[in-house]
Amino acid sequence: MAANDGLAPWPGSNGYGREEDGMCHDDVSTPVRANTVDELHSLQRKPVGAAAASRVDERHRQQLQSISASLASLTGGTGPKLVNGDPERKKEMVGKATTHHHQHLTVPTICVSDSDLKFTHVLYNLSPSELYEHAIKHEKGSFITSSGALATLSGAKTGRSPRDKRVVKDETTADELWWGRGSPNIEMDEHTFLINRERAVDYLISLDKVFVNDQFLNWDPENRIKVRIISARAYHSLFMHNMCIRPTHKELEGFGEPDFTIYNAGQFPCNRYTHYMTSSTSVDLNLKRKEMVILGTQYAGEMKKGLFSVMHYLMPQKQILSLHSGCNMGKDGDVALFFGLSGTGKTTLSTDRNRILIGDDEHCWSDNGISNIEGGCYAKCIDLSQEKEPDIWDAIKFGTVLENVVFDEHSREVDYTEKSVTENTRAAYPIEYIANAKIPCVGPHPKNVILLACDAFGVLPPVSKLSLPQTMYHFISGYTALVAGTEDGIKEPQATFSACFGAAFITLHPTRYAAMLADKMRKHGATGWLVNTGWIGGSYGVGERISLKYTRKIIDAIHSGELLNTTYKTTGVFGLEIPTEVEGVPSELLDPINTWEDRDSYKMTLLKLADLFKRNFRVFANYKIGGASDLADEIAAAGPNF
Ligand SMILES: Nc1ncnc2c1ncn2[C@@H]1O[C@H](COP(=O)(O)OP(=O)(O)OP(=O)(O)O)[C@@H](O)[C@H]1O
Ligand SMILES: O=C([O-])CC(=O)C(=O)O
Ligand SMILES: [Ca+2]
Ligand SMILES: [Mn+2]
Repeated sequence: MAANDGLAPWPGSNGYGREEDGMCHDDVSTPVRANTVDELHSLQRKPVGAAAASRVDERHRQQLQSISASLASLTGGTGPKLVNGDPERKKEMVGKATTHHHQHLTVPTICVSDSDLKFTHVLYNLSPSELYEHAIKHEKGSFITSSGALATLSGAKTGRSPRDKRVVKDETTADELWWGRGSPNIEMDEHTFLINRERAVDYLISLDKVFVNDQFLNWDPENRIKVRIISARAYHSLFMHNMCIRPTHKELEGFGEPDFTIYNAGQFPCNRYTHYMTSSTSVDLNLKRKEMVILGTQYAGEMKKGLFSVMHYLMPQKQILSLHSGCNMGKDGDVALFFGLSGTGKTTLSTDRNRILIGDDEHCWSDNGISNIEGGCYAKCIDLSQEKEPDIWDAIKFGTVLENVVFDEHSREVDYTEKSVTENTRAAYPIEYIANAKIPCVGPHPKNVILLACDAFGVLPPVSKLSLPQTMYHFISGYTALVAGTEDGIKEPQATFSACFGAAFITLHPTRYAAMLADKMRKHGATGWLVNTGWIGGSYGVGERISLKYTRKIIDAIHSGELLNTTYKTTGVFGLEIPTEVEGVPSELLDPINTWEDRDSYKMTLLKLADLFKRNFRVFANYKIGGASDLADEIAAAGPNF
């Protein structure tokens, strides 16, 4: 066969491999320096030098010791035998000189049970690439989508389980925490906590391998905490890798002992014969032991929000306010907070092309300003579109965890409109995946405090300017209304009131947070706003959700200061100040009464909602907000009047 036979060279070949003699040679490059396939494979991974290796060995030994202590049985006293590294790579390593990847930790113990005899492999702070491989190899339902994200399933639970979340009531927490009606803190005793802890620990060390993440929370260096997450799934490890702050190599070397530890045994149920248990799920917080145990739910949001509860306890002790809010900053340094219950727009509206993102969900407000608690964002994906939410769309790439989405089996193209697994589809990505994120995620004191409500009754105005007492009233109320159920047919909106826009996560009485917010807003001259991202032109079923385009225009006008200097009128019942004009928004939309065809029905619905507000606020009416009783009276008077 001649070289100039007119045929194109084979793909990947330059044609030079073909020689005049008509013989076909594989190639002409130098052969690989390996005699066996195993040797060839070992060339792929960069070896650690001998000096570095002994340093690494020593560090690994210390880490294993610390992790073994974390996983210690409280009845047995000593921790499990641990090995660093992937159990599957152990075989490859045998016979190799560099065995430091498999540093052992043998706890000196007299073996009394079979579990004392075995080793558990520890996969410590793995990279996203490594976690992808573990997930794809070992976790059913893990796939790489066409944009590179890791699609995964969270199992039977696709949202949090607030009714199964318990907090240990002991000498300190009994007086300090908010207990009783309306409180998210369902009590359990220390003994029951320890039973569940033992169950989780026994489950985890019975496995061949566990994942351990050592990371930080809070970008304010003076007030950050060290967290350790021990879990059984690569999905959970990658989720927390994305959501917590990722330590640098140097920070990890000096990490030491964690301030708080999560034992996530989510695949394993709790024992329903255990006192207090009402289902097979239990999420247990022990503030004294600084530990959280998860049994019977694999929904990763439990870990993120569990740690948020911890911050809601720790930060107020230092006069720092913890907030369920998004936060962004303009080019001139003007900071805005976005409060709101789930699905009202914190993530969507804080992620803004024209502004710098500080964080989408959890923040601290200290005397130094604002700091994000997390290192990542957790965006809702239902009906996500590239056109409407380009920055979130672009963040869904390699490294991002995509929970419970549906995709094309072949192309792996995600269909974001699909709700067949759940409506609560989510993407968790590191905050750097948003192009204009502020790193470190801190900013000055806020200028605007935006309260978001998705009002499916359609009676709250798209935007109102609030007085300080009104801001406090609406902050304590924490209102939103969603539509229950996804079946066809008209459904009644369901009003939800959740104190501080996050009653599921606060640990102290709501008025404690409200008092701090009032102080800080007054001190720093922040303006409060109420923005309805829900229905206009009628309630759910008649009207429609206000377009994101208009909401963004409203938010732009708040940021720019345009809305501070415009004309206002006051609405009846709620007494809200509403602007008569906002650039880019049809003026008739600004007063809901204009958009309802049936005015009587509008008035009836308005009164119905006002009544729900009133009834919800009764519980708080007798509380003095931060000692300032004048403010307490003003706040109580800032609600609806009818
Ligand atoms: N006018 C609007 N304003 C804001 N969001 C809108 C609007 N219309 C539709 N949406 C949709 O509503 C959802 C808002 O969800 P988002 O993720 O921002 O909630 P969140 O407040 O961050 O909740 P969570 O605390 O659960 O994360 C998004 O899916 C967004 O596309
Ligand atoms: O915590 C979650 O699962 C999602 C979330 O952000 C919220 O509900 O506020
Ligand atoms: Ca969010
Ligand atoms: Mn949230």
